[in-house]
Amino acid sequence: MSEILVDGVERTYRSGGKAVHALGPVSIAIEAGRTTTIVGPSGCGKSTLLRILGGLDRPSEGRVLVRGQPVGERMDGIGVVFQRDLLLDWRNILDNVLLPAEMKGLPKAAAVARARALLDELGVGDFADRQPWELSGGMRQRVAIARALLCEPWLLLLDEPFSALDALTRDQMGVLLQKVQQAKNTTAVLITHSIPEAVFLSDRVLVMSGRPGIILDDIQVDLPRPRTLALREEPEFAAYTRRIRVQFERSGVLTA
Ligand SMILES: Nc1ncnc2c1ncn2[C@@H]1O[C@H](COP(=O)(O)OP(=O)(O)OP(=O)(O)O)[C@@H](O)[C@H]1O
Repeated sequence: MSEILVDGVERTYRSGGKAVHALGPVSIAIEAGRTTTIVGPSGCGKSTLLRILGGLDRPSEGRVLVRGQPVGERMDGIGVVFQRDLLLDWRNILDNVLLPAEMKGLPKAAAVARARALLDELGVGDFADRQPWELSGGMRQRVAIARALLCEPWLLLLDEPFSALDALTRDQMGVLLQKVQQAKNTTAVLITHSIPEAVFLSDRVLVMSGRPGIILDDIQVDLPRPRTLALREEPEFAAYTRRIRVQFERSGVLTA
């Protein structure tokens, strides 16, 4: 059984008497324990699709089954990381990470121990007692990832989590994300605009068309793990990035 089954999903927004066909139809089966990445031009419906997968929005047509059940509005076991870290300025770093455990009413001592371990693993353990504004953008995003991982989600939804970061931090975050995702075999669905980032992090890349986004190409990335940054200079890595670029050129998203 697929972890997530997307069957004929479409989304049309209606605002001010106008209909905007944002997405689809899209049909995909997402497998457990793998990282599936969606790349596509701005406005093609990537975030819409991710929100529908997480039960945060409903399709206008089609259906989504999560572990065999229709997707619900309040699903358990999902961690979400957005482009903006959404840390709460009035809580220190540790308390920001603890938020999901508090909302679920989980025992505090165990949650604190896990939060501290995650912050250590992500290299920001020394900042647990600081306030968010005392951290750099990359450090804040690590905290947001720790918060998303606190309750050991089986599914991680990542909507352009690194796009606000500088190139070096972004590379480093990719390596970190791979490490934490592989350690727990978490299923991850990632959105990115970066073709190399998509190939580096993914087991599978879905290439989307312009709006309304449909899937133009479905690429299995058979590169060995764990992946190191040096892999990006190898010919087999370039073959994957080329395939995605060519898809975008063919569909007019990129011009050669
Ligand atoms: N709540 C909404 N109401 C009306 N239109 C919306 C709404 N949310 C998104 N849209 C429209 O749907 C389309 C797809 O939006 P979406 O945010 O899913 O795209 P995206 O691929 O994630 O874009 P980007 O890469 O720029 O973040 C866009 O044209 C957007 O304007």
